[in-house]
Amino acid sequence: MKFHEMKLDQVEKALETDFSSGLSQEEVKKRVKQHGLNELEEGEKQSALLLFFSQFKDFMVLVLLAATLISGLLGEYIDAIAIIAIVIINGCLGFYQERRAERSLQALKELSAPQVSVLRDGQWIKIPSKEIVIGDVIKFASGDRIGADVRIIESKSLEIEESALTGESVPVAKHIEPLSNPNPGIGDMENIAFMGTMITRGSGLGVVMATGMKTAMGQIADLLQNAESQDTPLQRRLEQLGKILITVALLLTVLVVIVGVLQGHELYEMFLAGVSLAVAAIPEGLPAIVTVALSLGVQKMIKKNAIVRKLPAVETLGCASVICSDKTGTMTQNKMTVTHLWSGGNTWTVDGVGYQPQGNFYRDEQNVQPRDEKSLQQMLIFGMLCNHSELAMKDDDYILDGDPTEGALLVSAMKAGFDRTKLLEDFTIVNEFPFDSNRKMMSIHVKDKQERHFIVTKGAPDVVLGICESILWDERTQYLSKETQSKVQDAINGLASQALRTIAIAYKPIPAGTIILSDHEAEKKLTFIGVQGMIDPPRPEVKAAVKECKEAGIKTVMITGDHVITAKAIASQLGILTKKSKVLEGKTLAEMSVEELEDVVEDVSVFARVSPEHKLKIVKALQNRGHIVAMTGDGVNDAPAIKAADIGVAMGITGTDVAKEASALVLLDDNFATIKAAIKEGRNIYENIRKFVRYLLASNVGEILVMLFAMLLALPLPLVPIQILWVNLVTDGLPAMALGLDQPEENVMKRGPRSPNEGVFSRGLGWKVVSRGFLIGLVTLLAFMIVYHNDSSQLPYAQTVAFATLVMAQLIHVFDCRSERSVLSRNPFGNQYLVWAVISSLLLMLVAIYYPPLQPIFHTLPIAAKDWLLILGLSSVPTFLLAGSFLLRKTK
Ligand SMILES: Nc1ncnc2c1ncn2[C@@H]1O[C@H](COP(=O)(O)OP(=O)(O)OP(=O)(O)O)[C@@H](O)[C@H]1O
Ligand SMILES: [Ca+2]
Repeated sequence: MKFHEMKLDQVEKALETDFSSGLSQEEVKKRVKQHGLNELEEGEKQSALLLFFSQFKDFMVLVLLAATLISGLLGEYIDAIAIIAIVIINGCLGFYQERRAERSLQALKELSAPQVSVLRDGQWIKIPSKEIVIGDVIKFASGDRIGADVRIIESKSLEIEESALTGESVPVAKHIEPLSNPNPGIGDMENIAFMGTMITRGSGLGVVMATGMKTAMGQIADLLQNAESQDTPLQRRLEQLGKILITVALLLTVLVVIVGVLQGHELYEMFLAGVSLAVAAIPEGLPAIVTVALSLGVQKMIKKNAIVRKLPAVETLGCASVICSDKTGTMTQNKMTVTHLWSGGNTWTVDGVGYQPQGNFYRDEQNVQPRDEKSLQQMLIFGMLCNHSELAMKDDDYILDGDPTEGALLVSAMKAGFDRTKLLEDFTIVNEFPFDSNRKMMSIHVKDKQERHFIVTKGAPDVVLGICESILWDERTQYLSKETQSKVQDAINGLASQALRTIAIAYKPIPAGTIILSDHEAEKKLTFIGVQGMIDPPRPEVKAAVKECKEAGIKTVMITGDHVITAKAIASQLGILTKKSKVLEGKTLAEMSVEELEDVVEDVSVFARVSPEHKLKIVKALQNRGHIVAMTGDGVNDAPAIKAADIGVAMGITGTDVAKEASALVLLDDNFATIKAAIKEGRNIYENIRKFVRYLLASNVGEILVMLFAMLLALPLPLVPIQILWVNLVTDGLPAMALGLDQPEENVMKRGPRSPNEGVFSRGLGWKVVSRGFLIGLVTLLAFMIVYHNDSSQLPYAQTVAFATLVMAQLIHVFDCRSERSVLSRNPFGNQYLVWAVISSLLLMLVAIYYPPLQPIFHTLPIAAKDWLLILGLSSVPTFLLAGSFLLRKTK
């Protein structure tokens, strides 16, 4: 017999598990050994060896190796060996960096891998989905993606969308009864939930019957999606730029070689110089360094609780001009405490701290016994029954497991001395219609000991009021007149204007034996009992974050399912709602077209009582106005908006798998301030990439120009090929990487977002590259000429001086690259990575000059002290000349 044909007790036996306590840890260990981890085999990963060799497959490196071979054949063994050594050192550096980048991206994937609630040793715990074993009892709810193939053992309005397996996108209702058909198709297995399928509604429990490659998903290996390309726009732009630069560099190199030969240099000498120069001039490694910088940035973001799921988002973050954020839990703490209760014209207050279930009730500031107040008592009991949250003790502190809104209702009832376990002796829950953000309510069907049946509904008061036809007033059920309705409405608004979140309780008796199948049928013609109002304090850091965003040209928009007045009150406290901005209600939003919304959207900073579906409209309207939109969400219905946003943001704690899958960024702490931190980091990463692009390109321009000028002036080669290679492949690299790790300038969050269409060379970068590069070339040539002019018999000495000047000029210039403004505007030693990188590069240069065994290889001679003055003087010119001009401009 197969699992879908078995009754539940048979399934339990067959899988050797226990539905009430799950598997034990020892048993789990055994089963992992037996069946392996719950993983689908992925395609081949690139091996380390392959990655290592790929460092050498660059076209220019191959040319270089060919050139080496030629020089080797011509008997220039030392050159040949040295060049190969340099190429290998360069390859190792590249290998190390890329491998690190790859590892961190891999780790990232694991961090955002789905977690599953599983019952082990009688406790519900969260584990990564790959640790599930056969026989595990797992819990799932709307928005989860199922982690293995399971036989369903409990279903509350459970519906699952199985398009990943069947292609059918209409959700299938699932139940626990055995099927009679021994061989149903996948789409007909109504008591099985398959790996990779998604819960669209309800919740349930299941027992794992297959894992990993044994699951239905594992058997259709084709379905495993290939990872989409993760190149960022900047990476693509740099790749294009690289192609242009290659052409330009090659042309210039050919020019240098031709002029050199015409001026009487030997062809062989010019050939090797030309190849070295080409290697030097072409920023082939740039895209790789960019990847490394992006992955380092991603790691920094993780430390700030933001996980980037799509690499291009790192860049887009820097362009964000609007953040649309949920209120509850993102801007507020999601630690709710009931403080006010209202029923039939009476208002009670409760005191107490957090989730501690102790507190007193007051009416008109008089202490009262809640058990003497009938309607209050009713509201508390029903609030406790319509509730899934659990309160537990941990280290003398109460912690809540479940929805905080329900937690508040649980605690308010406990303060009145009610106990759920005891209540459940008197009441039996027959059926449940779970909460969803569209209906904004949930209901249960209960019966008491006398076999009286009720529907109890709790939800947003304005919505619940709309489906009530009577109300409990003065302990009697009365017709809900227009007049009474407006009294209730006033009471609700009164609570909401104190920034309280409100939940209404209503009920209706139903005849015993009625079976109510749909929420629609249950949630009508109810009797309104009352409202509980709870505080949900804003997160302390949000106000400052909103302000910082404003200064950075980023608008914050609150989108909430909560009541308009509550939303308004909190938005004003946080500085989101100002005198100029407006509030738009979900009802109005629903009737507007995207075009109509576009006309007003710039002025709206709070959307209240909205359904998740409306979020998409908001994203579209903002995008049509030219905004780059970050949009948060957590539920299944949020996924389309998250996907459509330029930066989709999902909640790490409360977010569903579906929302996370759609997102580009996951907030580990569900905190609005984390979005701000990520944007800041995103801006910084982009600026840092600009910094080293600027540094490397200016260096290259300098190198080409010094050779070109020398050839045009009929001078000997100012740099020996091996020196050019040493500069480019070794001493340049470390400072460039360190720039990638630079701290943000103080003004990153004081200026507007950058345009996403901005080119690599915008904002003066092109000019900076050319001007600094030109000057670096010029001073290197000058140093060479001055020394060569003094004693033209000592060509290698003049070349050594030129080599030192070039390196020094670059190592000074690297500090200039830290700022958009001037080298003088920042503390040059602020970036300690850079300080160490510059020191190492300096040592690498000194070793090449002063270490006797290396001197013949690098064609160097020890430089005399007096010439260092010349070198230092000249090499600081490119940076300080222009810094000086900047100062002049500023003082004018
Ligand atoms: N567990 C629940 N049971 C019954 N009603 C609920 C529950 N949770 C929320 N509500 C009601 O439904 C309304 C909408 O909830 P929803 O989850 O869509 O948004 P929210 O939590 O208020 O705010 P946000 O959209 O900022 O997260 C709430 O304002 C509340 O009145
Ligand atoms: Ca170079």
